[in-house]
Amino acid sequence: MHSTAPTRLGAAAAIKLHKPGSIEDEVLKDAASPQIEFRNVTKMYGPIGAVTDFSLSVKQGEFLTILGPSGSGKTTALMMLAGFEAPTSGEILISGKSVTAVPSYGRDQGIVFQNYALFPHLTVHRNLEFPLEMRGVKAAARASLVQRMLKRVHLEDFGERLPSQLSGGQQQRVALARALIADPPVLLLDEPLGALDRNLREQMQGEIKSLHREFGKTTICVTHDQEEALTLSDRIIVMRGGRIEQSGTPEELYDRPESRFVANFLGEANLLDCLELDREKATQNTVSMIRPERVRIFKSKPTALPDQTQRCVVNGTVEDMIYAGPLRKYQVRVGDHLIIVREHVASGQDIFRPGDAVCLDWLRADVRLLSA
Ligand SMILES: Nc1ncnc2c1ncn2[C@@H]1O[C@H](COP(=O)(O)OP(=O)(O)OP(=O)(O)O)[C@@H](O)[C@H]1O
Repeated sequence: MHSTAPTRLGAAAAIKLHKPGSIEDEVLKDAASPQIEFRNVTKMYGPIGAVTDFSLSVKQGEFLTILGPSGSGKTTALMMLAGFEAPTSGEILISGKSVTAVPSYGRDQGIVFQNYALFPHLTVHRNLEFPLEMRGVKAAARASLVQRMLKRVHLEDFGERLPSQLSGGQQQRVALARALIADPPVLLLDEPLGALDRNLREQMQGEIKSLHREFGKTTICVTHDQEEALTLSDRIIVMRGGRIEQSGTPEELYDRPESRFVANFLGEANLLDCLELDREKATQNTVSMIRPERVRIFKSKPTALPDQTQRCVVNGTVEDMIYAGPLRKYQVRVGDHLIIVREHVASGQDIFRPGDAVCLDWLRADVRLLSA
């Protein structure tokens, strides 16, 4: 989801003819260097390493999500970037300059928290004016910017309400508007949709995506919600025990997880003790994984498939079947394994019930070998 919106560097980046060593060269060099950098950052709370030797570069305009289970260090990493926590060691740079010793208010970032953090005693209009006032924007300009921003988040008729007179989704739209209104180069989102119900979360994901496309802000989002991470991000880092377990695009992490931990954390995974099922691939330190949607289910062994030799075929017994809207999900017992199969519901398909004998098959190429 790289932004195509004009950025601060957009005009300069478009210049084609320029002298080497000119100002344009410097600007182009800046555009290529990371906007945010963590260099070997560690945060200790007493003996606890909340974040350990954390290094990360984020490009201008990138939407990066930090994903991980509770206690993995996501919030600590974000709080250090926001300037609310100081690293025990290492360095944090924004636009090439160290901000490790710069307090939060000096970092020019828009921040959105899960619990909105709007000023409860100020109207929506005043909430949006606040960051502009802090930056010395004149009253007339403030009023027009607030109006424009309220319109952008579809709340133009809500300016005089207090936050408590808005729904959760509306409050979060105000929080996003407030974070963006002063045009900070960096946007930090801490579980921004965590307090919303499922439908509203999906709607707001769309809203965040479109704001990111439009404003092109370098965005760091913290979440433990894998769906949110997959939907919103250009890149995801998965954290485990204060360290980065794997980093990549949503597709890379989903299709090519490197460890059991990442495979389990992003989507559903069948982890097979492949010594039985795929002998030639597995070793003692690996486990093989196949995603449920890559497994097919049949009444009996399919015959004469053109790619038969590239397939792994096993017999099993259905233990459970769940309808999940457009999907049907089976749990199939194969020896010691319970294999999950997910298929899109289509007309004319066989439907299997608990106790039915079935045959499963998958392409060997779809099996991933993971570190155990
Ligand atoms: N102020 C603190 N004092 C002591 N330990 C802390 C403090 N803040 C965080 N920790 C510890 O640091 C580790 C990482 O916490 P952190 O809040 O960054 O994790 P998280 O991944 O954001 O978790 P969650 O999703 O639950 O918010 C945890 O073990 C936590 O208990």
